[in-house]
Amino acid sequence: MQKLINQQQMRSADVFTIKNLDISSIELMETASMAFVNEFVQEIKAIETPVNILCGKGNNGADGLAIARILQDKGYSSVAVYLIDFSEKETAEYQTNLNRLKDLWFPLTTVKTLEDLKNMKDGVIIDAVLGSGLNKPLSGAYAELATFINSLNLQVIAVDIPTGFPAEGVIAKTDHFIKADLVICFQRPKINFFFPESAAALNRFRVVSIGLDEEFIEKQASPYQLLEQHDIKDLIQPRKPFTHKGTYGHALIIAGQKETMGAAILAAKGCLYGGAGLTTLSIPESGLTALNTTLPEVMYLDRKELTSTASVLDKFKIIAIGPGLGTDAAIIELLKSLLMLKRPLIIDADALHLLGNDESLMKQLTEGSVLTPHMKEFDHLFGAHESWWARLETAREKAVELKCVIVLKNQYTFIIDQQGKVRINPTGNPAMGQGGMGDVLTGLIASLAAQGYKAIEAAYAACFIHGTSGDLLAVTRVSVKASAVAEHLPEVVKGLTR
Ligand SMILES: NC(=O)C1=CN([C@@H]2O[C@H](COP(=O)(O)OP(=O)(O)OC[C@H]3O[C@@H](n4cnc5c(N)ncnc54)[C@H](O)[C@@H]3O)[C@@H](O)[C@H]2O)[C@@H](O)CC1
Ligand SMILES: Nc1ncnc2c1ncn2[C@@H]1O[C@H](COP(=O)(O)OP(=O)(O)O)[C@@H](O)[C@H]1O
Repeated sequence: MQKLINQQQMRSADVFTIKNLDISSIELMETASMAFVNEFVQEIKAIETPVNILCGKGNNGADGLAIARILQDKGYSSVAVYLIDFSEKETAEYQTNLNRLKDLWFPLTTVKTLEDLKNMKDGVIIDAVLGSGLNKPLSGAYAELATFINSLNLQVIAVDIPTGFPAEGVIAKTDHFIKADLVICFQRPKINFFFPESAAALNRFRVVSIGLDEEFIEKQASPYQLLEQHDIKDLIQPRKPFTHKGTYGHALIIAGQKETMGAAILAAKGCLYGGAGLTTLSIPESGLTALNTTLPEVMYLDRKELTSTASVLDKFKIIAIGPGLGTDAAIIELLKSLLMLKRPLIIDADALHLLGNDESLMKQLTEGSVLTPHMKEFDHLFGAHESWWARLETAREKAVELKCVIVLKNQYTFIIDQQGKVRINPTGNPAMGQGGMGDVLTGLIASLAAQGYKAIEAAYAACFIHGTSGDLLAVTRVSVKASAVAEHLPEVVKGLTR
């Protein structure tokens, strides 16, 4: 896992690295600019492409000046630099890099008004106007510059962060940004890149190492960690000789009603293909033929059995409830009786809806339960939120208060543990935006929990594996269906097993 740190911590990492490696700030900047260019040349391969570099007077602009020099050195034949001269203050690094360019007789245009940009050639724009030093939203000339650049519809590649975009904290709907197609970002992604609001400021980002001290970064106090493939490889245990279905646990999934029997079957499919030793599905009897036809390996448990005697449920290592379940009175009673068992549950979809309707039910959750809301379900549970930043803050508080794992689903799913620590899942893609996808995820979490993984491990590993399955399928498809994601799970898990 990679620790994600805020910009203040990033500046401390800067200072620490400079001292520790006994280098100067300008040398670190040269490394950063070189790292940017190495990535840039992968993106813009034609060296005759006109490259317009917009530089502010802080260190982001100083990077832009170094990048201009390095690009010219690499043979880019049409590099032009625009010095955005909207404020007095400039950094020493900016001055140094500007002098280095002047020594090369580089073509420089000072921009006092937008008029000064009229000779800019069509091509690519490198945005080095303002970086992570942003301390307030863009206004005045900067906001006008952003509107103007966005209106050109040219490809924009931002240095470290799009101008105007806050690295952390609430992204206001009124904020102005220079919209980047690509951000080439230094050392760590900004926390705000993982929120849906970031789509207004960037399409994609890539992270390049600039040689900051990794040990120092990893020691910083931060609740945010980005999951990496090796975390899952370290976690997933290979199957050992002489193990059998009993070794891999028995999961019960309570799901489905007449109109949404498919949700139940998809959840069972996620569980089965996720490798649980045994999967039992409790659905209305009307779904039995469909179940036996589609998933003959999965067993059936009559709904009435669930509330007959508590011991009926003893054999199940984990119980998941919710996909396509419905919310009628009988279901409310069923949920109440399960909560009274005082055992951890995996709670999704309609079962989440019922918890949101009745706070007293939420209070009965047992420690170690897993809640898997998407945004709407989350806001129904915990109240409406104006921003994803605020939503994630609430999720952290609630996970601690309820002693539960919260899986807040989106393109980047946030998995929050009982201490309020956030793991961010980088896998998955928009091709997965189809009904039933969350049902498969719930089944997979249940599957991993049945196999003996802790609630938090089951939750984050399931998100990573589920997204990876979708990613592999999306290589050749514009959309992927939930059942395909489920069917692909054994292959993905095999690939993630050492
Ligand atoms: N460790 C790192 O991340 C490194 C970062 N470097 C670069 O340094 C950048 C940060 O440099 P700085 O701290 O100089 O910050 P900026 O280059 O973002 O500029 C900050 C200046 O802009 C002003 N400002 C802030 N918000 C404004 C607004 N809304 N309107 C008008 N003016 C505003 C500030 O008062 C300050 O004078 C990074 O983004 C990156 O490009 C690299 O050069 C070296 C290593
Ligand atoms: N753009 C996307 N990128 C990554 N994952 C996605 C994307 N769209 C959907 N998903 C994943 O698909 C699942 C959707 O869950 P959910 O909204 O509960 O679906 P449903 O209720 O239809 O089963 C989540 O795990 C989510 O992370």
